[in-house]
Amino acid sequence: MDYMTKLSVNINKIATLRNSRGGDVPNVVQFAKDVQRFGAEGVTIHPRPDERHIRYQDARDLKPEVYTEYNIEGNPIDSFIDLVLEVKPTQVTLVPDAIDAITSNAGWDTIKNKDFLMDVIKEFQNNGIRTSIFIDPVLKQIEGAKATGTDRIELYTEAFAHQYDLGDKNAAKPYTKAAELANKLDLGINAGHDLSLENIEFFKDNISNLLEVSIGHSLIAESLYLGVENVIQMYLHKLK
Ligand SMILES: CC(=O)[C@@H](O)[C@H](O)COP(=O)(O)O
Ligand SMILES: NCC(=O)COP(=O)(O)O
Repeated sequence: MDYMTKLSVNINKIATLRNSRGGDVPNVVQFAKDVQRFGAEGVTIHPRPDERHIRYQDARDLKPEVYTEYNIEGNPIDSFIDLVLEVKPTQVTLVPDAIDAITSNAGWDTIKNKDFLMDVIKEFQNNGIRTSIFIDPVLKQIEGAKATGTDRIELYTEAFAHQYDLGDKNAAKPYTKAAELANKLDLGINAGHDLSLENIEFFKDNISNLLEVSIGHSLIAESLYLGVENVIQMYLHKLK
């Protein structure tokens, strides 16, 4: 049976915009409330150690307002683990980010990091937090993920998005195979990175039991493009 795929909106970019001017515009908590009101089924944040967009305090402030699925992503360094255990989101997604990465650019080596991942995952699960780990669509990494005890994996979709954009009809193939194995191993499947209005339908159609996608960068850019005409008309009207 195929499951519904939940849309979790990553609001990092809203914090980036806010931080560029100081102050509190746009307000990330209000934005999270609004995307849920508009139908989003989850809110994702990815606090980075330099807090250049979402800050640790935002993660706390969002907690009482996210009544859908609250997903916190990040590299499980000590301060991140403490934050997640304090906030207790619905789900934590572990991502092996380098400290200075502009954005996430690789999945876990689940074989090399098995013991570390097992320990961290157990701690989150013991605290009632569902776990997911960010991985490339590589079969031995999916098997490795299963061995860590994680509830879910998040397929890193940057390569798919790039190939699809180039017109590659096989762009989803490694992901389809990865999902088949994950389903066989009873691992839940999430996906994210560079998913967009252009590529999301094709991706979903090729993945069996895709439980959740988290989308930020394109969704915010698309919202700007789709909203700008309306806002310019509103300004022109006020300036008449
Ligand atoms: C894991 C992942 O793909 C996303 O969380 C993405 O990395 C967003 O993070 P940035 O907003 O910092 O690019
Ligand atoms: N987990 C992926 C995510 O939250 C958003 O990634 P992107 O859409 O900003 O590339």
